[in-house]
Amino acid sequence: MRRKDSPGVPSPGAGRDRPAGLAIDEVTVRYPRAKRGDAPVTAVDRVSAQVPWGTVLALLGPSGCGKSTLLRAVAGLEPLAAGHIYWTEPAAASAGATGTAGGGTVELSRLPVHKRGIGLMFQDGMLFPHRTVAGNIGYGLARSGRDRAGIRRRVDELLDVVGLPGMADRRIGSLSGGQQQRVALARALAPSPRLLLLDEPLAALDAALRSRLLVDLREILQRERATALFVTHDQGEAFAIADSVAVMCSGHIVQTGAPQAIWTHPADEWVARFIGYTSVLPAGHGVAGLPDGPVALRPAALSADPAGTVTGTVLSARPSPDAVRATVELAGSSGPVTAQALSRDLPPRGTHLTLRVDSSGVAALPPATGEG
Ligand SMILES: Nc1ncnc2c1ncn2[C@@H]1O[C@H](COP(=O)(O)OP(=O)(O)OP(=O)(O)O)[C@@H](O)[C@H]1O
Repeated sequence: MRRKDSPGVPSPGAGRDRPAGLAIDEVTVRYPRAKRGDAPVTAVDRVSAQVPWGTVLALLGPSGCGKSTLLRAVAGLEPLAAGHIYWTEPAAASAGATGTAGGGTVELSRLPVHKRGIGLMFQDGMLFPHRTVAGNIGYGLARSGRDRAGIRRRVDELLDVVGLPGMADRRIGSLSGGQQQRVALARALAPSPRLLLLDEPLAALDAALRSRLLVDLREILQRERATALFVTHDQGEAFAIADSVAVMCSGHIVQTGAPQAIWTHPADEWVARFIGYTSVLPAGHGVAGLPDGPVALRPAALSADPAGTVTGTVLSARPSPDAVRATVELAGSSGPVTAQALSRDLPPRGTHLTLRVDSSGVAALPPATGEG
């Protein structure tokens, strides 16, 4: 059974002093039944989370877990069945310093979409194809009270920020996918929103471009001191971009923490496997060199090495981009594990391997894991 609460995430009560930033408080979102006889879908179930001012929280989870629904609810695009969403301004005096002290609080969930002060960026950019780059970025500024020259100055400033200087007059159709996403980011940042909501903004790009843009995006968000909610199903993206990560499963947040803390201490076997651990051994596994209780292992936790202390028998082997990966039955352990061979040759089934333990690929799991 998955837990229904959000460990480590305090639930702010109404009227309390809150730290500056976003507070999602016990939010539930339901979709009506698609046809008679169907049950309504509870896409987000009593979720609480906080995004401190000036930080990025990644909502990480598999397809259908409810992360886009939660983001849309914060934007005001889905009504709440229960719960509240608050925004607390940093206190003016300390805003330039740390941004952690709370100023005035507004209940975002009582405001219409256009009054929430939110910038949105989606996977496909949703740019206006018939407008220029400047026309797209300046679109949301028309109501800001700036004159034409002021709008153009802000557009040029943002083009510098997103690494597209001098491209104001280009047509959208003449830009690459990565450039279009930079324009979409500039458009979302243009009105200086209090909160940025990014829904898989890099998902449509190829892997090489995605990793380049990811680094740029992280730098831009830090430089702009943006407070942002970043939705992704990709653990590499979440860990690279976010100050903290909330792992979602079936409408619930099942673990929240700094990327490193989630990486080294996944809350349970499901989280461990979702973030890239490939094997789990239960308590009593008896493998020398590993902690006694249940453990999660990355392939790099066990590498073929004649000087190693663990032995096993190869069941199958496959090449991977980093190394040959072998499924190995370890002597005395219950269940096969994925290990990595350091040579490029595929070891045949039945090969006896000696393996070395690399503790940086090992995470101890809570005691109940793997029992029953
Ligand atoms: N408009 C809708 N009507 C009914 N059910 C919906 C609607 N939108 C989403 N759902 C359901 O709500 C659940 C959560 O969907 P959501 O899109 O939030 O998930 P997600 O984690 O963002 O997935 P993905 O990564 O695939 O976008 C799913 O079961 C989905 O089928």
